[in-house]
Amino acid sequence: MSPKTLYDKIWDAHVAHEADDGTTLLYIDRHLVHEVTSPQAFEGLRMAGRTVRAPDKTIAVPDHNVPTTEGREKGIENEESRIQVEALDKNAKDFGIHYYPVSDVRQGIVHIVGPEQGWTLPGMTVVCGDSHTATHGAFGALAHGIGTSEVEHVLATQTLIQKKSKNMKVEITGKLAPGVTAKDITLSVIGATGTAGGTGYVIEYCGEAIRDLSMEGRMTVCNMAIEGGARAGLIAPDEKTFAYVKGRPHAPKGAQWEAAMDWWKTLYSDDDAQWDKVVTIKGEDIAPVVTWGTSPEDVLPITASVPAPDSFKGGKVDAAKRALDYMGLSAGTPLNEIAIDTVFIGSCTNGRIEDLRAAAEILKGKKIAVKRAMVVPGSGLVRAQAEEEGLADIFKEAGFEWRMAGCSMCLAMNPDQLSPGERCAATSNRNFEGRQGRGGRTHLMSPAMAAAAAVTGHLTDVRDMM
Ligand SMILES: CC(C)[C@H](C(=O)O)[C@@H](O)C(=O)O
Ligand code: SF4
Repeated sequence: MSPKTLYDKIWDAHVAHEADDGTTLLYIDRHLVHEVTSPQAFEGLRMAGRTVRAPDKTIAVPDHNVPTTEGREKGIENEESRIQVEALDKNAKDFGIHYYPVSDVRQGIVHIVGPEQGWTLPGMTVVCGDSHTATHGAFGALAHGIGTSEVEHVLATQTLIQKKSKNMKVEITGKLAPGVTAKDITLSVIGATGTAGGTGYVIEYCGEAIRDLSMEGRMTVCNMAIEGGARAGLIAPDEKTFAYVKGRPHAPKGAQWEAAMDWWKTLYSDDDAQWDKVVTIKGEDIAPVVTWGTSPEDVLPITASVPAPDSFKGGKVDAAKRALDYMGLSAGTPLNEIAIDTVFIGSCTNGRIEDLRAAAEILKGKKIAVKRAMVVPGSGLVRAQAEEEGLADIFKEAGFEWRMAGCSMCLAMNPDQLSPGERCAATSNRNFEGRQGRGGRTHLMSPAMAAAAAVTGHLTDVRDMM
């Protein structure tokens, strides 16, 4: 048998039909659903008089539009948001799918809830009408975003029409230096390859530095595969993966667990597998990084300065000029002198318990020096655990707002928004113009770096605080 990559193996195991031109009907194991990209899909089913083909494999949760303040189960003020969330409430009930409403402690960002509840398992195909579905690739699942018409197709048939991507390997060798995290890896990869570097590929992340990451760190890395242009990100499952999955509410049990493990243990790329593209980065060369511009590829070590647009080539010269203008920055300013107004810790990139621990570690016994700071746990269960561990108290004593779970200020579809010109240190994954509110300015970084900025009031090298 010819050698295969992990992606090849999962793909081959899910092909329901392949046409001569390579167009393939893939079987889908899990369909995650949120309120933004599903209303028309359910409406389509209704109009066609169809049902959801596999309701037991379909999981819905409202996350983008939900307020993160207490008392939110009483209803949403903003009409557009309210309509979307109420539509999901109704659709989940009418079509009999698994549902975690706002009042359920298990509610949270869909990409945090899936793994937490054991819906996401190695070797699966996982889709969601959301680009950051790539997150689930951390389990060795083929996971990617789909559009609303595809959401309807998967609801109706539990299959998806796809063409196979190419195989790309991103290897992070050796050890990470102290203060360097999964977020710094994933941002540095995009810094090196650009936002189009992964276009047409599924990326498998491998190497010692990836193996050394916790499951949470691996989710952070895969989360941003899409920001690097890739269709999906993958990490081969190992003992850490199996330990994380075991005992979760929807993970297999008993004989089913044993059978699953027999398949899961085959989920790695064969030694002589063929790669269409390979990128290798030394773990020890990665520094704590921040973004300076309006694209996730605009990333530099915190020890650097704002770059001069002329230092780029081609179209990037004008893009950098525009970015600096929007960000209100001048070339040559040391990054660690940039003053911050607001700190946002949360999102499907960095809203898990380990992220909150890392931030709290820096904040312990300190006060914030920014105008406002908020922590938005990725799920109600992350929130509860953080309270139990005393992290919530550390945040509150430091001056952070302690919020309920949701996407929140990651994309500002709810009331958590930046005002024009407001500058934010954020642990999320996108720094596009207006992403966190019209005119808002976003600097992406790790939770520890965001906490450091909260304490000093400017972008800060977390290594100076360790
Ligand atoms: C709203 C949704 C479709 C969108 C996505 O696909 O990623 C959002 O989650 C985001 O992060 O921009
Ligand atoms: S947290 Fe942000 S990136 Fe993740 S799904 Fe929500 S809006 Fe998208």
